[in-house]
Amino acid sequence: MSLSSTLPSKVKLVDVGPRDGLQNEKQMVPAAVKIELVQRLQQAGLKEIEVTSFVSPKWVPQMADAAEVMAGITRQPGVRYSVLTPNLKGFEAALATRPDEIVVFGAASEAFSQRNINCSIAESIERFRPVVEAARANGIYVRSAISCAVGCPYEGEIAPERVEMVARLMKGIGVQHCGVADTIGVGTPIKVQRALDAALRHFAIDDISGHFHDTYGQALANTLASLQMGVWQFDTSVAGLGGCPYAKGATGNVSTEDVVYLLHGLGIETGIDLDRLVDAGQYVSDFLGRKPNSRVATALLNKRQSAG
Ligand SMILES: CC(C)(COP(=O)([O-])OP(=O)([O-])OC[C@H]1O[C@@H](n2cnc3c(N)ncnc32)[C@H](O)[C@@H]1OP(=O)([O-])[O-])[C@@H](O)C(=O)NCCC(=O)NCCSC(=O)C[C@@](C)(O)CC(=O)[O-]
Repeated sequence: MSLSSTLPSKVKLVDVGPRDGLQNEKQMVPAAVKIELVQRLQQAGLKEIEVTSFVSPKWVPQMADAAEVMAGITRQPGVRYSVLTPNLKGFEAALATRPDEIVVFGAASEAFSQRNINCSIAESIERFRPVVEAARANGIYVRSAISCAVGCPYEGEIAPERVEMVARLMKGIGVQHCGVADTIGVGTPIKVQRALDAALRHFAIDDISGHFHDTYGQALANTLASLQMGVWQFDTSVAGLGGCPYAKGATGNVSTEDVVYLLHGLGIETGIDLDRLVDAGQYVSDFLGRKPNSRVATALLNKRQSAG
């Protein structure tokens, strides 16, 4: 049996560049640049964009302009805009900006939960409970992210049972979608498949996504391993931007450009125009004063340059 006959025929990518990608940048990125990035991503064909997060500006100063960014984007029909909300305060501020989706973000590691959101896993679930209720009462779809699903910067390797437990708790409070996140990019295909399997005990395959950082260069292999399980939704970040302020040493998310190239090469539909995506990545990379962190973007930009 050929590989392609066993894979999903289409894939949805959520570009998390404006949020996960930029949250860790030291230099403040003006709201106008974030808004333009969202615009370019939707012009490239992205159908879901994680725009920003409504978190404490003392914890993540780069996201302090969340409301301004949400107010500034030009919404396109068929595109969904999501935001992170760690608690009711964040949700209430987000609600006024009309997100299509919110993300509650927990962790499979106690130590990471404490460092990232200042509470235990059990406390985080109790914080999320009223957020999920309020979101669903307002017709807003609720995604979750389970950070450190294979490894943690403070606790080391994480057992799939931890992922299973957090997925069960998330499901129990009414979360609709489970994002399995390799926050520090230590996963390899079998470990990632085990983490996904653990989440699949509580969420259907259509309600699961993979979120892979590329610290050890494994993210594309992990994406392929997930596709082989039938997972068809992934978070990716244009130009490979990213890194979590509470996961030191972890590099960016897998670049959207690299994943799109992989998917198109496998004959999988994404609806994304790779050339326009590369332009979007170059736009934000120029602002940040560096080259895109994407092998595919680099190759295509070099090709353009040599073609004159
Ligand atoms: C969760 C909290 C707020 C708890 O932080 P806390 O200090 O425990 O919260 P608190 O309730 O005690 O409030 C303390 C202060 O923060 C304010 N505050 C409280 N909540 C908010 C809010 N929502 N928006 C704005 N302000 C807020 C609150 O009003 C108060 O202000 P003060 O009276 O001192 O002036 C904090 O820990 C926080 O903001 N953490 C966010 C950390 C973060 O954003 N991390 C990155 C995102 S996760 C990630 O990147 C991983 C992911 C999702 O991509 C997947 C992966 O790869 O793993």
